[in-house]
Amino acid sequence: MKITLMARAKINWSIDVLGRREDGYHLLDMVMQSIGLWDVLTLESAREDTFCVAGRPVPANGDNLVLKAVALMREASGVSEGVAAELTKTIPVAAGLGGGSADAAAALVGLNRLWKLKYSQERLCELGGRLGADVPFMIRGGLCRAQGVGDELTPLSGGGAFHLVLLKPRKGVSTRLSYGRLRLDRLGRRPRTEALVEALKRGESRRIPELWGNGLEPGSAELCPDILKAKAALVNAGAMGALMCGSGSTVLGLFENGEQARKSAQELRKDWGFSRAVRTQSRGVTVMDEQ
Ligand SMILES: C[C@](O)(CO)[C@H](O)COP(=O)(O)OP(=O)(O)OC[C@H]1O[C@@H](n2ccc(N)nc2=O)[C@H](O)[C@@H]1O
Ligand SMILES: Nc1ncnc2c1ncn2[C@@H]1O[C@H](COP(=O)(O)OP(=O)(O)OP(=O)(O)O)[C@@H](O)[C@H]1O
Repeated sequence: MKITLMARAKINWSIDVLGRREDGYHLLDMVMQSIGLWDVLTLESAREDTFCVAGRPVPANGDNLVLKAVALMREASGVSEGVAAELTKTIPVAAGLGGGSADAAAALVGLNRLWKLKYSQERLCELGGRLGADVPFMIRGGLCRAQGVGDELTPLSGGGAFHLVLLKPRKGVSTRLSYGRLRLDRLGRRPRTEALVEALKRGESRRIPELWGNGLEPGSAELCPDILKAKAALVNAGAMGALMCGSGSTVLGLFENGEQARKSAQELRKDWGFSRAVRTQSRGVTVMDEQ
C-alpha cells in the first residue's frame, strides 16, 4: 500500500505566555489555525526503511521528525515491517510555521493507516506530543485554542477563510533560541484571547489586529531585526495588521480579500526570501491518495 499525505503548516493568531514550567517549557494560551501551505509525504510498505527529501534542504537522517515519528510508531505498535518515506518540502524551515511538526503529524497519521493500527486521534496526539509541542495541533488542525505547553486543544468552530500574506526574512529563527530570549517581565501587549476567539468565529477580520498578539515577538526580533521590517512592509502593502508567526521569522499580514493579498505577495516577493498569499484552512493533515 502507498499513502500520500498533505502536511499543512499553521499560524498562531495569538501566543499569550503564562509562565514557565520546571523543565523549561512554557505554559501558553494560544489560538492556532491550519493554512494552505503544505509539505507532501508519501509512505509505502517496503522491505527495509528508506527516506529521501526533495525541495527545501532539511536533514534526511535520524534528526528528521519523519524518521523520529517512524521510530516512535514502531516502538508503540511493535510493527517490524519497513517503510519507504518520501518528503517534498515546501514549508520554509525555522520559520515559525510548524513545518517539522506538520511532517511528524503526517507520518503518525499515515503509519496508523499503513499499518492498520486503528489508533484514535487522541492516542496519536498523545504520541505526537512526545515529538514536539506543536504536533498534536498539526494532527487535529483547523482552528483551535491550544493551552498547556500547546498540546491541550479545544477545537473552535468557524474561522472561515481569512486572507493572509506570509513574508519571511532570509534568516530563520530557531524555536529553542526564541524561547531562550523570552523574558516574562517584558511580554509587551498581551492578546485578548476571548475576544479574539469571538472575532475569528464570526469572521470579523477588521477587529482581529487589535486583539491578537505574540509574546515571542520581542525576543525573536532581537535575533532577527528584519521581522520588524517585514511587519512594516506588510502594513505598507495594505495589510490591516501584521503579526509574527509562532517563533518567527515569518510574519503574517491580514488582508481584506484574496486579490489584494495575491497582489501584495507578488509585489513583496522581489525583496524578501519568501512571500506567499495563503488562506486559512479548516483541516490539518489529510490523506490525498491511497492505493
Ligand atoms: C512557537 C510554537 O510553534 C507556537 O505554536 C510552539 O510553541 C513551538 O512548538 P514546537 O516547535 O513543537 O516545540 P518543541 O519542538 O516541543 O520545543 C522546541 C523548544 O521550544 C521551547 N518550548 C516549546 C514549547 C513550549 N510550550 N515552551 C517552550 O519553551 C523549548 O525550549 C524547546 O526546547
Ligand atoms: N521534517 C522537517 N522539516 C523541517 N525541519 C525539520 C524536519 N525534521 C527536523 N527538522 C529540524 O528542525 C529545525 C527547524 O525547526 P524549528 O523549530 O526551528 O522551526 P520550524 O520548522 O519553523 O518550526 P516551528 O514553527 O515549530 O518554529 C530544522 O533546522 C531541522 O534541522
